[in-house]
Amino acid sequence: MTVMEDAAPAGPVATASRMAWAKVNLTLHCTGQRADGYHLLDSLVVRVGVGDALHVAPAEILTLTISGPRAKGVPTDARNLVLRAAEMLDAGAGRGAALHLVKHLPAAAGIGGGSADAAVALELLSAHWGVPLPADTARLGADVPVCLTRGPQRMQGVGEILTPLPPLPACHIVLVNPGVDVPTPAVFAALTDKNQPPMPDVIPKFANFAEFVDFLRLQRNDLAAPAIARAPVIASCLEALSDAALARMSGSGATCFGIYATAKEAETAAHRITTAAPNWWVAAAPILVA
Ligand SMILES: C[C@@](CO)(OP(=O)(O)O)[C@H](O)COP(=O)(O)OP(=O)(O)OC[C@H]1O[C@@H](n2ccc(N)nc2=O)[C@H](O)[C@@H]1O
Ligand SMILES: Nc1ncnc2c1ncn2[C@@H]1O[C@H](COP(=O)(O)OP(=O)(O)O)[C@@H](O)[C@H]1O
Repeated sequence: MTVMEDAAPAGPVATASRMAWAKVNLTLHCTGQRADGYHLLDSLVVRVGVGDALHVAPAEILTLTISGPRAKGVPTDARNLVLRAAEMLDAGAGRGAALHLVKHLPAAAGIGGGSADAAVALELLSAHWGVPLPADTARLGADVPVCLTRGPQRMQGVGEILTPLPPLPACHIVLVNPGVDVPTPAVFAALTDKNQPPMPDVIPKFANFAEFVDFLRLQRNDLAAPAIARAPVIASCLEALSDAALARMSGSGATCFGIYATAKEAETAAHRITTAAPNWWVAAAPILVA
């Protein structure tokens, strides 16, 4: 299922709308830890064609409403990353806007839903209010800088060092989330070896799907083992994706992904998994390869 642009809600007419595409860590190597506890990462990050939608309309005061199939449990108050992004951009000036978020992505799932929402809030409100984007968007969350980009990126540091990668071969992904909560800080804390090898210095340009998958097979997600220890159902998600060219966990979990060469293979796998596990969240989408 590729989520198409959602219609704006009843109420003020939206003047701008944007999709907040999910992010997927195709690799996630933990290469060290800073004195403040944050972990140094080396990750190949892509965006995929399934996401939330954010609408903005003119208003005197700043408000946020939320709807959509995954709205339940997402905070509507100042904890919401959309409002935190708006407040960061507004910097106390008291500007208004009516924001409406349509949630399709599961929260706290390792696919950066909140971070992607924050990034599109920054982009939409920067245009709406005519103010520049702030420099230090990582203050909103380590994944926010990468969510301000679109094509494949190598993400290093704690998330703030981004190197755009050449276009990837066309490929499709199936995301599977079993509905368990695996908080990011707890998964990092349970990682015993925090000094693991990075990806190769140079990430090659891949001539075709097979070359790309061969490269990914040699990489890792270092958070998978601690996440599976906390939530063994993650291993069942990976098992469900065993017909993929490659199946791994994204971020700190619990969402797992499988990579497929064609949209048809991905749709077929997504249908099979949904039938077998109707309570899991499952989505098939293209990887945004450029
Ligand atoms: C692990 C990653 C990989 O892309 O993805 P998710 O699993 O969250 O999707 C990210 O680094 C998460 O980014 P994000 O969720 O924005 O992180 P933040 O809000 O800044 O931090 C949440 C918590 O994660 C831990 N954290 C996060 C980033 C990092 N480089 N080192 C860390 O140790 C810290 O315990 C921090 O308190
Ligand atoms: N707009 C939002 N959408 C989802 N979660 C949000 C949002 N704003 C704040 N949160 C909170 O942020 C946390 C991380 O959410 P999210 O970015 O979706 O996950 P992850 O960091 O695993 O990729 C959740 O615990 C959630 O309560």
